[in-house]
Amino acid sequence: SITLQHGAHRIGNRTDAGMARWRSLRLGQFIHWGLYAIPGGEWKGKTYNGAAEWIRSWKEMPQAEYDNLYKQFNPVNYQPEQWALQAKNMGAKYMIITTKHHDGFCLWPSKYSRYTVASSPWKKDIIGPMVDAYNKNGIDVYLYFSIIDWNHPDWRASPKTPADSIAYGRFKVFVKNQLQELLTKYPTIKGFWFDGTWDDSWKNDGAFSDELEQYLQKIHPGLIIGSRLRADEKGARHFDSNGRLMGDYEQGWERKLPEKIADIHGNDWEGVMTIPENQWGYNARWAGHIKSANELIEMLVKSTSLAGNFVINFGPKSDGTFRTEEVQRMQEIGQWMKVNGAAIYNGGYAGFEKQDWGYYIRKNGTDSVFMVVCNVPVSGDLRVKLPQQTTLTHAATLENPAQAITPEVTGKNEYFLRLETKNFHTPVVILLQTSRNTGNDNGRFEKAK
Ligand SMILES: Cc1ccc([C@@H]2N[C@@H](C)[C@@H](O)[C@H]2O)cc1
Repeated sequence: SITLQHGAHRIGNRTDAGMARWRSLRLGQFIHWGLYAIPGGEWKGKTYNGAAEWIRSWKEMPQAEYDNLYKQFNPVNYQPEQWALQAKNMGAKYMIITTKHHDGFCLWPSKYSRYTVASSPWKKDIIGPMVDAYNKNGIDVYLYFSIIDWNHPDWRASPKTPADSIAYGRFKVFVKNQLQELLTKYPTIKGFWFDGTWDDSWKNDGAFSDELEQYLQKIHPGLIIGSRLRADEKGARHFDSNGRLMGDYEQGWERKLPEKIADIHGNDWEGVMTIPENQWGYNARWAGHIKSANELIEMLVKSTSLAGNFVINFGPKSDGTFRTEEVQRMQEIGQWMKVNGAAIYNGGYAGFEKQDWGYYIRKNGTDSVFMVVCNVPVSGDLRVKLPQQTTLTHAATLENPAQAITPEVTGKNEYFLRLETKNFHTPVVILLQTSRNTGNDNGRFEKAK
């Protein structure tokens, strides 16, 4: 390995209580809300085919017209308590809110910018009441912050001239000031979710991103910050030039998930997912494949089974309400989580051989392993192959009342479980009690016929 000043400063996952809490939460809610919700993917009768929150970059959108949308920002139906309650009912344990997206519009009254809610008809702080409402409902809050700021005169994607470098130097001070301001105004937040860090200006200044992260940790020890913030002095991002993760968890899983445990290289990680194929901000027209609650539940289960967190994104409308499809997803997911949340919260990698019927999730630190069945085989036989020296001592469904299951034992640490019902509408969860180093199941279950 090479010597790095601004590479990873820690090898391996964080072991403190704050990170253990993050790891136990598993299900998060992402909210993308800002001026882009006003056009909602359309402008003057034309449809923008990109992601709605990127409409400012569309050639059909005059940038000055977009930048003046703040004069229309007035979410009269914004009710943060209602937002927090519906997130709680969905079973989300943390929430990530866009304080400032790439367009530079601030949802809090920053004293370092005039391009904020304070200049809008709404006038009031959006972020504060939201943090309070979510915290009151037992939900941790993380602040999304875009380094890219298309509105700020000193932002540079790649400084070319000495004048550019001076301007960008001012911009870095502005970024540091805004982040310090956010930590001071909202001291209960648990971390930042950085984005917009792919441009040369940022990539080629690993020292600044390293110093910035340390500055933030000094103000608020224990902040949780993913791998998207930093670059090392060679311009490497997420993983430094020695392949070490920079940040507290791998933050590259955006609209995609790891397939197998080897893909996560033992790192904490988080996947963030849109319900449509690729829309983060509100888009009036949801085209393409819209994920069902069952698809989203399976992604959550898959993420948990691979020891990662899963965050589902919602894009509220400009008036502060949520579209019907998003309310429906939160309700359906919440109904499943009410019955099966025990398999998700504090869940992690089980270490069992994956089977086609679905996923194993181990309750962290225990011999309790959940089977989440997503695909019932036509045979109806759910195969369970346990590692050597591990035996199955009990099996029952998680529903209420629990349906005990007597597995068929083949004797080679292999069992077949059958469920009474075969018509499922959502994934079914079976709780397995296992024991290790016992060698045999002491005749608990009848031998295979
Ligand atoms: C190429 C690209 C740039 C930025 C993004 C932003 N990251 C997501 C979390 C959203 O904020 C999206 O606008 C997505 C794709």
